[in-house]
Amino acid sequence: MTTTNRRIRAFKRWMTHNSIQHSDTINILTDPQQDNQILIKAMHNINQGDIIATIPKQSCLTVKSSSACHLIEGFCLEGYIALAVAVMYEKSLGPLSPWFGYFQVMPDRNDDVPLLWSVDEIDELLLGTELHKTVKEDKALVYEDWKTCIMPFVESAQLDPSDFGLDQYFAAKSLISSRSFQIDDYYGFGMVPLADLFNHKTDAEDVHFTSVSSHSDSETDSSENIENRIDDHPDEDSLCQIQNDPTVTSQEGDFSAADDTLSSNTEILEMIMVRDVKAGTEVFNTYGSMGNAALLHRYGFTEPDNPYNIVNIDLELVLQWSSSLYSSRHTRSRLSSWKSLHLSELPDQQIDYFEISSDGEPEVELLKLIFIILLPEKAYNEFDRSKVALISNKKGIVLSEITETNKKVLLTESVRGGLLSLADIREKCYGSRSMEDDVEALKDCPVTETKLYHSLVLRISERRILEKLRAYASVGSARVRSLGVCNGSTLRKKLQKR
Ligand SMILES: C[S@@+](CC[C@H](N)C(=O)[O-])C[C@H]1O[C@@H](n2cnc3c(N)ncnc32)[C@H](O)[C@@H]1O
Repeated sequence: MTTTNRRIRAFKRWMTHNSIQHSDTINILTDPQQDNQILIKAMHNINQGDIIATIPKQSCLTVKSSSACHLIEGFCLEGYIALAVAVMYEKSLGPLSPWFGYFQVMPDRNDDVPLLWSVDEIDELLLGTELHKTVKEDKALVYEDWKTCIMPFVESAQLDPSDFGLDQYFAAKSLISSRSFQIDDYYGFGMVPLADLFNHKTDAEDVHFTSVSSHSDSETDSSENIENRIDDHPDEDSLCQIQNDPTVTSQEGDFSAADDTLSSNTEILEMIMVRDVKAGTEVFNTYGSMGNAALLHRYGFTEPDNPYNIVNIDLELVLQWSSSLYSSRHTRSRLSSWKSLHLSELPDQQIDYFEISSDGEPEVELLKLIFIILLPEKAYNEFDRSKVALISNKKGIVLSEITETNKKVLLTESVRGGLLSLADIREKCYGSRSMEDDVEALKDCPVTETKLYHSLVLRISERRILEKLRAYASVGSARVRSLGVCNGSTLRKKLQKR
């Protein structure tokens, strides 16, 4: 028996001891193709609506359930930092920790998460990508947290500093980023045994993770969606649903010994099938609708053909491009006109970058900024006074009336040229290796070379978007010419009709 299989058996014994149950329609297996990563497979056909697992909340490793809770809360640690301390603390207890059996299947760290890559690896593999600067900033912030929060905590609590070193902190952060869930208001974020063994598939999950709670103040049943991660993106899709519905606990699942435990304890998490799955296939969860940069950032992997990919063009880069064509006075005044236009429309939104969607469409604000930068002096002065800009042949448009739906009217010859230049400048951020070099390198790269493999997928997916941006800019030309714009008011009506 391999070490991993032995560890899985130990984990299964630990689950039984902690009343974590799963139906015999699923099993925990390893994937020899993927460096013995763990996955969940259907052993029999499973039907939509089947409850395949139940997990008592107190079996989850959270700040509240950890034996270091009083120390952590007494020192007012919160969020990521608090959970990282709980994880490091329990790990330091070895076999004395109630989660020792769980640690048998939880890796010590997730080396695929870029936070754990060396600076040289980040510079080499992520150059030019959306993650390059972000991950370097993350590393500095995590170090700062360790120095200003963890070290004083360890000293004050008189814990062994060797259990809470910088390396252990980075390791805990990588696990929290790639495996933690939002449980509920009481338990907060935490590590959820068994639920964290399901791999991700974008927009094609088989299972939903549901929390059945008795902490509700309300007499009536209610349900709401909550997050699976503890990061600062609360508006993203959730993995986890809360159902304050005690009747769910009495539903008949496939658990032979489950009934007593389930009826006496409403503090449980459930995994419910949301589609039928055939015997022999992997059962997937979803970690949310994320592009490859976000997936690699938090979880350390990417997906081919991910529909949520994006690439950004920084405002700074647009200003560099403008300064290469015009005086810095020109750039400053055009920027300020664009900002006042933008702020009058969206006063609370500061824009530092512009998103290019997976199909190569730039957001309207980028088109407006390029348009304003490129306005000839006379037209610009007119625009500055009247807020009506002339596109061609003295036909006017009101920039504040241009939205995502009618933005193509801004694709004049010069704006298209601007977009092409920006695509070229953004492309240069990837360094001397061409897109073809990246594609060839990916062909030769085994999936098990995870850092290289996923960074190549990310680079290629971003560069494909830049290719599409170029196509968007070029296709726009015929469209704009054929608009044959008339006078300003007629044009505005046309725009409103779309
Ligand atoms: C919550 S764990 C899932 C269980 C994990 N396979 C294990 O061995 O413990 C999340 C990690 O699994 C891996 N993973 C999940 N979905 C994946 C996918 N679609 N492709 C590649 N790796 C994936 C990544 O390493 C990710 O950080």
